[in-house]
Amino acid sequence: MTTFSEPTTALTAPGVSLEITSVSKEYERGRRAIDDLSVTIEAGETLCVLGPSGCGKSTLLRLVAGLESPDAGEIRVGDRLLSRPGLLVPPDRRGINMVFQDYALWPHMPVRDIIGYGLRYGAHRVNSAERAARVEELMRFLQLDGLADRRPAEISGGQQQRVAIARALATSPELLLFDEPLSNLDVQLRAAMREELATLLASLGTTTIYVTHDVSEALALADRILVLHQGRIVQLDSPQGLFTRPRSTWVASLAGFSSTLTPDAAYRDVPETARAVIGSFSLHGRDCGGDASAHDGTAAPTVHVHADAIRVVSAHESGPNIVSGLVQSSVFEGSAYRTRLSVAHSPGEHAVGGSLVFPSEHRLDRDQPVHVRIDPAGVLIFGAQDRLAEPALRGSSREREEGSPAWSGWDRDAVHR
Ligand SMILES: Nc1ncnc2c1ncn2[C@@H]1O[C@H](COP(=O)(O)OP(=O)(O)OP(=O)(O)O)[C@@H](O)[C@H]1O
Repeated sequence: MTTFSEPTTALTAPGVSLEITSVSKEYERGRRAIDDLSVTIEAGETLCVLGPSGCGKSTLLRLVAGLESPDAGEIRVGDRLLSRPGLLVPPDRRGINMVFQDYALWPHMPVRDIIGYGLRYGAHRVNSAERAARVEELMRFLQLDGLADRRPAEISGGQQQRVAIARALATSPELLLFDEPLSNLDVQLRAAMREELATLLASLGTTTIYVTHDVSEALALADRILVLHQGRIVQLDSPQGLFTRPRSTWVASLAGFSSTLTPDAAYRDVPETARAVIGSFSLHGRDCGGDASAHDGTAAPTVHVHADAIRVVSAHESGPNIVSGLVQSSVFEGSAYRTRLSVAHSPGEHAVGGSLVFPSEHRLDRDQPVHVRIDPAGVLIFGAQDRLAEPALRGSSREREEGSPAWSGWDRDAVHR
């Protein structure tokens, strides 16, 4: 991995705060790409904007960059007003630079000229000696030494990405914008560049907005994550908060809690925990609130489970958070078999409650009954009722006799990797 040297103060301008207030943008009448969005990004903060294709991520960046003007609302950097309907400070006067998805490197230009381009013209123009010194400093900082005379086609994907970043840094922007800069890289390089970028952004201290649809990228890079859905904020939280307090089943899925079970009922337990009942099984997990209907239109209780919290156990194991089901598929994925289990009401019965997807060490045969233990820290329960509503309170259950499982401190960091 590339290790970046400490940047000199000349490399970066001190970060500034960015204030977006009630901004809306519609391209087609009646369809808002950004809908009444407000957020303040603190000086030096990295905000990742996460969401599926078409949710408005690029539009938000383009509004901040000054490539689009808002239909309503205001955008301020520090104490400067940059955008409002009828006022648009041009992109090159904003102190903002952007790194694009395809890097947009000019193919005919050597790396040195690409990096120094912004220092040749306009507000940031400097003489050729200063420009050369600046380019050299940036190339050293971004580990591009020796590549000054190469053209983009003669350097690797990761190096191209660093050239794009060097060009964005050349004019000492107060605010850096990244639009899915890793999406064109292969999986391995992508993981390596993610680490590089995390180190780089931490060392620069520039205020940054980073757009991605990849949750692991957002988790690795963000101070806070803004989850966008149809142009609106559905959650604005720390990476940890996205895991422990997802505000909707939709965010839970986005955060990697991708297996869904539909329990017969769910009850709130001791503070912050809940218990879902699926046939004769009982699952403890985090109480994510009663309002599962906020974004997905259903108020029925729903359980979301993270793949890393599921372990195959022997049929003799018993206790809470053990569920059994029948294997639907088990497909080799390189390091493990991606296995799908339909959850049965009780061993031997067919699926009623949904399915669990998890990595298993061995290939499991289709229709084979399998028992799994699910760590409660990897279980999110939406739509739980008050415990007083629980009919079993009037009787007894195996679960009650055995008590709640201890929260094992399941390694949520595992999902960052
Ligand atoms: N120039 C345009 N004219 C008309 N509609 C547009 C234009 N640009 C974007 N849109 C629409 O606005 C919405 C938001 O688009 P945007 O590109 O911001 O989404 P995104 O989240 O960046 O998507 P992706 O991840 O696929 O790049 C989409 O419905 C898109 O079709």
